[in-house]
Amino acid sequence: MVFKVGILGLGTVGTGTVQLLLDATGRHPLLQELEIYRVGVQSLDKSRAVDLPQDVVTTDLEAIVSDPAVDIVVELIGGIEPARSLILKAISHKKHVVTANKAVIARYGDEIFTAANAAGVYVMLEAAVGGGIPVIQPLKQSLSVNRITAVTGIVNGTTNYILTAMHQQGSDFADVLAEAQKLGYAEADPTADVDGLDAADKIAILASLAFGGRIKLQDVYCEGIRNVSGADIAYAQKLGFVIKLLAIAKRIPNSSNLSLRVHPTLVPQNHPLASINGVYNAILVEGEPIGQVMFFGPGAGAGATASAVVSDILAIAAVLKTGTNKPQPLLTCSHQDYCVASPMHDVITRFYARFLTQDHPGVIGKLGTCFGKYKVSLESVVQTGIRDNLAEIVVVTHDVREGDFHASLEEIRTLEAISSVPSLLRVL
Ligand SMILES: NC(=O)C1=CN([C@@H]2O[C@H](COP(=O)(O)OP(=O)(O)OC[C@H]3O[C@@H](n4cnc5c(N)ncnc54)[C@H](OP(=O)(O)O)[C@@H]3O)[C@@H](O)[C@H]2O)C=CC1
Ligand SMILES: N[C@@H](CC=O)C(=O)O
Ligand code: NA
Repeated sequence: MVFKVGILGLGTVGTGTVQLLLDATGRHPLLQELEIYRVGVQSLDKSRAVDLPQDVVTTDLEAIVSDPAVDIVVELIGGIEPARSLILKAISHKKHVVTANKAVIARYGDEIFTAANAAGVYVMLEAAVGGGIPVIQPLKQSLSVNRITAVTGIVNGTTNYILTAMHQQGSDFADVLAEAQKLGYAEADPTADVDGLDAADKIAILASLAFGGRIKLQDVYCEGIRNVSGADIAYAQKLGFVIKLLAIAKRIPNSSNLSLRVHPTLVPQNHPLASINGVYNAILVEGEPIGQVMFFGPGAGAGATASAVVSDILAIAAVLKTGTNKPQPLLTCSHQDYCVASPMHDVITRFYARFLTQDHPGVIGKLGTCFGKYKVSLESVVQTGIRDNLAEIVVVTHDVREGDFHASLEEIRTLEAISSVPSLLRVL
């Protein structure tokens, strides 16, 4: 049996996917039954790392998604449009779809999965989160009997590379970003990575699978790493933490609401996520009865991401081979309802805050009184240095309601002795 695959995009991931499909020996035998039928690109003049027959490569992507011969459409062009329209058109022509596009799924998953369910086709997206790391299928299948309580991930390789270099080399954000761009990790426009938007897309997808409901992307609080300074990295290290951009989806205890957020976080040095360095990703899943499981590996790159794309193609081919028309419940999306997200002011978390103050006696006492008034209990207070003739005081709180912490800060900012609050970060 031969299954015809139409691939949209021949960039980093498209090229890796074609290479894998053309090199089937020693891999799963079902790979021999996949044919690269068409590959859609933007420019026919670009030189390509893969050799494909001339009649296979085309700029007519609309023709691929509506061609009756195509069984599976693989969307690897990225961005919102024309990716979204091409996916929907493929579905309307009863094609199964594989995509690596977290941006489209996080924004239009609702529309896409509703259309796919109505058409009786599968939309698979293992590559969209954690690149080559198997995490989508494990959440859908191997962990599906668990009651998931939390998913906490380092899901953006670029920001993890930047933060790791800041820790290891003591460099500043802007210098490491320039280096990451030179090495090809960060995009020319690094906004989606650096401002946490890519991680927000990914945690929205993971939360939907883990908690069995649709997620509105605007419910995910999102804060990037632009304001993480060398001073904070140094203080974090002194206090026994590393700073990571975490994507968190957590069920609020005794409630059906979720806490959904992406922000730089002080992670205790002995936490399993603290040792995930460089461009690697890791996703820690907590549930009952499993306890903790962590998925670790390459979150991006041609080969790693292609591994996820091709395994999705294979999973669809395996079902098609059985000849059944009945949707396989472990491959489809069955969520109808939306999850409810708690507002950030109700989140319970620890905080790290750095203050620049007049170097007067009694300042720490005043800070303590103000915190106490708003039920903010302090775990540690450190005054180590003088910066710009001002005393630098760093505090780490115990768990506190975020709204209460901000109320205390508002009052602290009005104190005469307080010059500024240059940093405010959450602590895991
Ligand atoms: N790169 C990575 O490591 C990872 C990427 N992803 C996701 O995979 C997807 C692809 O990413 P990546 O391979 O890096 O992207 P690239 O930019 O390297 O490749 C995009 C490809 O799509 C083609 N393309 C773009 N727009 C159009 C259009 N309008 N019409 C026709 N063809 C078009 C381009 O054609 P041409 O070559 O002619 O310019 C190119 O071949 C994205 O959704 C990304 O988020 C997910 C995980 C990791
Ligand atoms: N830009 C992303 C690539 C994969 O999704 C990242 O840096 O992780
Ligand atoms: Na993955």
